[in-house]
Amino acid sequence: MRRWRFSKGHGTQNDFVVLLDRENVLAPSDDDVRWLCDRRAGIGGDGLLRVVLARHVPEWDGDPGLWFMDYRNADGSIAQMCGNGVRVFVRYLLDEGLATGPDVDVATRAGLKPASVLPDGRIRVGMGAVTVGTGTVRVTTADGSAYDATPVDVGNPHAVAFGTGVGALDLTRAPVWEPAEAFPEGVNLEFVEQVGERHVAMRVFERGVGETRSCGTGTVAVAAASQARAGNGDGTWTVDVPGGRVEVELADGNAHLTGPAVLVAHGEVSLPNA
Ligand SMILES: N[C@@H](CCC[C@H](N)C(=O)O)C(=O)O
Repeated sequence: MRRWRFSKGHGTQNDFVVLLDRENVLAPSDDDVRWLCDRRAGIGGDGLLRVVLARHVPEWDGDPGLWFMDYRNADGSIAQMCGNGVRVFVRYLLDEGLATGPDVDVATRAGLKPASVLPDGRIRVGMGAVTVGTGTVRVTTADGSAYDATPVDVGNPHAVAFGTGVGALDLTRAPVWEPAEAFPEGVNLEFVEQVGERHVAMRVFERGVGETRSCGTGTVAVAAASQARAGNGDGTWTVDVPGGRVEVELADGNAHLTGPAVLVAHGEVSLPNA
C-alpha cells in the first residue's frame, strides 16, 4: 500500500492536489494522477502539483536549489505552466517552511517564475512573455455556436474567443477548433465578455481537464488578446472568472498575475495498488 502525504489548495477555485516529493522518489503514474484528481474515487482536483527539488529535474538548467513545480493536468498529461497552480505552490512552500517570503522563485517547465506575497495576502507572479498570435481559429461549442479565437502563447497554448456572453455558453462538452493542425498538442480555450474599461469576464475549457472555475495562464491570455484587440497601451486588466477575480498587468510583452491562493486540507492518502 502506498501512503502519501498530500495537501489540497486552490487559486480562484482552480484546485490542486499538492504532493511533496523532495527527492523525486514518488513517480506518480498517469493513472495515479487521474485517481488523485478524481472527485469521487480520489481527492479531487483540476491538477496535481508535485513539489520536487529542481536538481532532480533533467530539463531544468537553472539554479538546482530551487523548488520545481511538476504540474500535471487531471487526465495525467503534463503542461508547461499553471498560473493559479504556481500561486498555490508558493503558498504551500511558505506554509510548510520550505521557503522564506515574501519573495519566492519557482522553477517550472516554462522557466523561472518570480513570485511575491503582497501585504494583502495575494500572490503576484512574474509570468514572463506573453505572445498574441496573428490570425484566428474557429471554435465551435457543444450547441453549435461558433467564434473566432485568437491564439496566445503564455508558455502553454491558448485561444481566446470573443463575441460571446459567458453566461449562456455551452461547455458541457469539449469545444472543437479548426483548423485542427493549429494546436496539434491541444489548447486551452477561453471565452470572453467585456465588462468595462480593462475589465473582462471569462470562462475556460482547459486542455487535459475540462471546464474549470479559473485558469491563471488563461486570464493572462485573455488580457493580452483583449488589449491587442482594443489597441490599448499597456496597463492592468481585471479578469473575472467563475471562481473569483485576478489582476493581470501587461508591460512590454510581459505579464504579472496577481490573485489569491489558499490551502484547505492536509492529510494522508492511500493509493490503490499500481
Ligand atoms: N489551470 C492552469 C493551466 C493548467 C494547464 C493547462 N490545462 C494546459 O494543459 O496547458 C492555470 O491556472 O494556468
